[in-house]
Amino acid sequence: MKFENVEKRFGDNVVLKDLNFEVAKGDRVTLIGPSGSGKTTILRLVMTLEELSGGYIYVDGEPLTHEVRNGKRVELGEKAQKQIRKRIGMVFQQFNLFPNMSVLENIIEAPVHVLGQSKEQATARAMELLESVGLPDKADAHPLELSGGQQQRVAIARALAMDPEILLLDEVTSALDPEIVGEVLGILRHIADTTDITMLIVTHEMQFARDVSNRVMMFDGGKVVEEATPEVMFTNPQHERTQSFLQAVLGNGEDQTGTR
Ligand SMILES: Nc1ncnc2c1ncn2[C@@H]1O[C@H](COP(=O)(O)OP(=O)(O)OP(=O)(O)O)[C@@H](O)[C@H]1O
Repeated sequence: MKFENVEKRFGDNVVLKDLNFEVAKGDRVTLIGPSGSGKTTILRLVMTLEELSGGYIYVDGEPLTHEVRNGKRVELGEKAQKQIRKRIGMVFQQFNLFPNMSVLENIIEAPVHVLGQSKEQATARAMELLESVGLPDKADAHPLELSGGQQQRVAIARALAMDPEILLLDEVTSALDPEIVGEVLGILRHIADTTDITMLIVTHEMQFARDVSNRVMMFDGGKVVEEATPEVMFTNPQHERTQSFLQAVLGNGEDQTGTR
């Protein structure tokens, strides 16, 4: 995945400007930075939930939404966009399950309607995934009958049911009670350990970032101000903005990085 001269504005508010970076297959990249620095916007752009104001995002060398031919902007056809989009999965802070569908229906919806799997095939895979997230007996439950942690585990299973090449994780534990954060992060760690899915992660859980990612990018003012391995970023950040951000996040006396 490649970001080339990416710009995103909301009205006069320039959130991302001239953003350039590449994410190799299998990379696990954590985005950190102060509130409002555009981390969620980056994930939403990749998911095509937001439109680019300028520049390009490429997935496997293919433009996500449009290309420029002979100096003119040409939108990708709907079919081509769908082809790319179905390779990307996202898990949101607020779960975003369909409340009127059962857990099983939530998981098989896209495999059946987007990938064209048979209901039997999709159901068999969904049951495997429910097993792997520790919820084999909840297939017929409705999301609102489940705890937040259980709903988030269903959301993870739903994303995996599409066999995504890229998984976007947006503050997936922020809406959860502290005692169940660990179980959800444990499942994501397992996915990171056992698959080669490329991950873009926005999280305040620095220990999780340290365990799972191989790269950490610090955003500020719409740009990447520093990039490093988690070991370096959390122990020896170079940029003054990174230092003050990490001090604010980690300066509560608790060691979230496992470095002290
Ligand atoms: N739909 C929208 N309409 C207008 N402004 C928006 C919209 N979405 C995001 N913004 C603005 O874009 C900026 C970046 O927001 P974004 O949510 O990407 O930041 P963030 O780094 O993820 O912050 P946080 O850590 O608080 O989630 C903010 O100034 C926000 O107000």
